Amino acid sequence: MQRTRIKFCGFTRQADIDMAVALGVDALGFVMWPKSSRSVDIEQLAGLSAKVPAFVSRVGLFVDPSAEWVEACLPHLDLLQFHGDETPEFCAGFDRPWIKALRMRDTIDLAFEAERYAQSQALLLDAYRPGTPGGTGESFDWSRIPATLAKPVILAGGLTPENVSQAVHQVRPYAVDVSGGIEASRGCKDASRMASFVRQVALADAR
Ligand SMILES: O=C(O)c1ccccc1N[C@@H]1O[C@H](COP(=O)(O)O)[C@@H](O)[C@H]1O
Repeated sequence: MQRTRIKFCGFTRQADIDMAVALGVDALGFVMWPKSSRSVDIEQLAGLSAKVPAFVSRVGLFVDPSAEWVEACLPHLDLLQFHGDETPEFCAGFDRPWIKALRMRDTIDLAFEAERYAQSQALLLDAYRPGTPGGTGESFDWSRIPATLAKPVILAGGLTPENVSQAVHQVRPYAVDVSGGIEASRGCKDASRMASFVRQVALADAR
């Protein structure tokens, strides 16, 4: 049996981070894509990430960034998450481990993508909505995920305390990633939904 890792994404407030850490969440995501209403600037990133304790990963989320922007954020991050059309060469060009987010459009060939992004630590699978790079709050048909893939799967897209137990039971991903499903409003987390999400993942793991 393997414990399903949990990443909560889109933090903008210290109190929400404190709660996530207390709940035992494995990774905290900071949206470094300025067009998102959940984004933080580099001063906020520095302040928030400095208080994250040991053994909790600080993940920076990027959408087709410049190399200079990633480099500027790097001192405050443990892992990079790329959500745009970044090439494998670009993703691998920084001194950090990284994961590649893939949106589940009808034509996607996951075996091919797993080979293409072989240097990634994992593939994050998200719902596809044309013109939006992610964070839509929408889920996709989990049965489209092959039972075996060359890279660990991080399941994302429309996960909530209400559906995550079924998602974990069905997909058995390496990790789950959630943003909107644990929010009270855009960028502000809901403490009871965070706690409920963590509980539901643990229950699914024990099933
Ligand atoms: O959250 C954002 O604003 C965002 C913007 C651009 C790309 C990805 C974004 N979020 C990530 O999308 C998935 C799914 O989010 P949700 O749970 O459906 O709201 C997740 O990895 C977020 O971190």
